[in-house]
Amino acid sequence: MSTPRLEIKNIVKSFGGRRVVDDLSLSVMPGKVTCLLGPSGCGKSSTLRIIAGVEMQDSGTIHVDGALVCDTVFRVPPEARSIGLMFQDFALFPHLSVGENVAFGLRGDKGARERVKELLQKVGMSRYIDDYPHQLSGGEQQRVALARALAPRPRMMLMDEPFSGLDDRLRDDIRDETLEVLKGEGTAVLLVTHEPGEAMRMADEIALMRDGKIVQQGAPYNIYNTPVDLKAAAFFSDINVIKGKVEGALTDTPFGQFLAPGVPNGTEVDIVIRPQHLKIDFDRAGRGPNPTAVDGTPARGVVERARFIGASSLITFRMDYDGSFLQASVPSVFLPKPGTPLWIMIRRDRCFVFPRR
Ligand SMILES: Nc1ncnc2c1ncn2[C@@H]1O[C@H](COP(=O)(O)OP(=O)(O)OP(=O)(O)O)[C@@H](O)[C@H]1O
Repeated sequence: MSTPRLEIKNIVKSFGGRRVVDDLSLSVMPGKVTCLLGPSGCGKSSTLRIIAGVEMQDSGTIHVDGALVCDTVFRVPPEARSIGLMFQDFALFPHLSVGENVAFGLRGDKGARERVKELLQKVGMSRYIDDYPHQLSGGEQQRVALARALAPRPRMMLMDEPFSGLDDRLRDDIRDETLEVLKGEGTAVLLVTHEPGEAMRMADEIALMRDGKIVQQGAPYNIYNTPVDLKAAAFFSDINVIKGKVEGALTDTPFGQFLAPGVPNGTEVDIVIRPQHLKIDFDRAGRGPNPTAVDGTPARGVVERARFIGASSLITFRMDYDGSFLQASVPSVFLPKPGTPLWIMIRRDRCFVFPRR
């Protein structure tokens, strides 16, 4: 097992008696992009500021490449941590040209000129080398800021919502380009975002954060497909929740029985399924399809509304069994009329059963 590029252990930080970072441990491996993902106010930026050295933790340690960078006694100053920073309000120096901005952190090092050229080429900004920041668009400034941060070959990059100032289409392009440049440089990255889509797109590993703690960590595929609880599932998409109560490791619902292994009798559970995993079938003179082991028993619902939203259609059902609403999403165009009865099944391999909190 190689040494993590960054390893933070048991970091605690309180403001005014409130624990904003609560015993947080995390490591980032060389060449990997880890996303710290969580809702606004969960402590992501505070964690990043502590790693950068601009904020001091109350307790806990930070190591870079196995060497202690900071504990509560010893502290390497921010500028000596070999950490590149890219924050939301990245400001280029207005009085310096693009080339001079990128060269800024190199302080006239040997080979600085070549390094500036190499990086500007990587970010597609070579021909702007003599321009000034005010002559550039937001996306172009962002590219220069990336080149500037990478110029001194930092051991790792900390990025805090770096793309949030850009409009949607441009943002997707810049994210992809940035990722390519970072991967090309082999830099380890810790990126803070509150957008699941951004984390899924950028990350090798996602650390899902809530109330100052990491609640789940893993590859995007695993985080999405095996959420640790209902909130973790709901952070990535709309969800449907079907309520049940466990008896003998099983839960009876209008959709048939669900396994709830290891859950004590009498426990109330939430069965969670994403809209794209509901199965829809047609009404056959008041009857639905036959029950199966994989999909359980069908339950009837009536279309409340259906909307086409681009790559898919969203259908809301009012369920016969209790009048509650379920939402299904299907690829392409499927727009049944309001009032149409249809049958819904719940794929057992795609639902999650969580004890209710
Ligand atoms: N210097 C400070 N003094 C007092 N409270 C602070 C300070 N810095 C952060 N906080 C509080 O700590 C909490 C976490 O803030 P932080 O910026 O780390 O969260 P975040 O997850 O990055 O959220 P956002 O995405 O909105 O920036 C917030 O409630 C914030 O008000």
